Amino acid sequence: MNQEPVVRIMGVSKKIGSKTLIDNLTLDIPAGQVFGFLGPNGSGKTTTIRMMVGLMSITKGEILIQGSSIKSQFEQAISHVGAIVENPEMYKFLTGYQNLLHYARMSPGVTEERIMEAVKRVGMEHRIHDKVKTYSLGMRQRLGVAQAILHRPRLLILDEPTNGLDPQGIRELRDYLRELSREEGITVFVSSHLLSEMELMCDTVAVIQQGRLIDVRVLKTGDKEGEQREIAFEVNDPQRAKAIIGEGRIEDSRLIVNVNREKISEINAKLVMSGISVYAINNVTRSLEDQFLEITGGGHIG
Ligand SMILES: Nc1ncnc2c1ncn2[C@@H]1O[C@H](COP(=O)(O)OP(=O)(O)OP(=O)(O)O)[C@@H](O)[C@H]1O
Repeated sequence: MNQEPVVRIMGVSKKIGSKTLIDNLTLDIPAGQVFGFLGPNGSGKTTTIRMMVGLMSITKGEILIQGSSIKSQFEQAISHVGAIVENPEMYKFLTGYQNLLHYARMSPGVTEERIMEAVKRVGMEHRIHDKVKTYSLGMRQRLGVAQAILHRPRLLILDEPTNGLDPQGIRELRDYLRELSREEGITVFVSSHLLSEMELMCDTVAVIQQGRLIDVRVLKTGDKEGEQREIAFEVNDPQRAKAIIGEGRIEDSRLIVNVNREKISEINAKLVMSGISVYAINNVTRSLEDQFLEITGGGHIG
């Protein structure tokens, strides 16, 4: 799929007084993904999102949504967006359904069928006719998401959606967001300071720190078994080990090879059978967590 990115953030900066909150941020968000925006508290995630939805002006640069400028073609650009940036306003003494009906009246073209479809997407069919005051935080959030997708946006933006949810709630959120992205082709943009959640939930993660983009990483999902990674074999004779295996490079008297899981045990067996002593086998490819900790100086990530 070689589609245009749903969002293009191009050289965006935000200054308030002498303070630079966002510094020359450039980021494309591809269509159909669950895209994570990861950064420690105060790194500028909410500021970026507020600019994306027109709640805050852009000091410099441009943001395009489905090709329309949020600055000069606001109506057009925002028509593609569903967002929960602050807690969505809900009428607690009305049912979930009545709340959705109320919002539907404000968005032209949203039918009762569409309301029920949105309700199904977030798995709320069984509770939608109960009053909102009886809902858990997770259910209120589902209702918020149902409301945000009523008008079939191309992009759903959620600011820190895992906040306040218990592990079960987080798992459910992840499942219905992934389904939403798959079934409705919505691109989901979620911010979080929780790396572990991002790793489980997202196809791609962009890391921001102190208003600057520091990394964009495509996370491998699914076939972990076949995934290639760099493995270091600590052995007594790395030169000979390399000759036996017929590949790899030597670094700090270790043999480094790029292999999948299966191959690791094969190599180990081959070395041992050839009389090489294997002292240790380690991962060289660092996890996103290691990299994130290094980048953020081991700071708080959750
Ligand atoms: N209106 C404002 N005026 C001045 N500084 C601001 C303003 N809004 C935010 N900031 C500062 O900008 C920085 C980025 O804030 P932002 O809320 O975007 O971070 P965040 O990554 O969303 O963090 P959190 O996870 O804590 O919400 C912070 O240092 C914050 O104090």
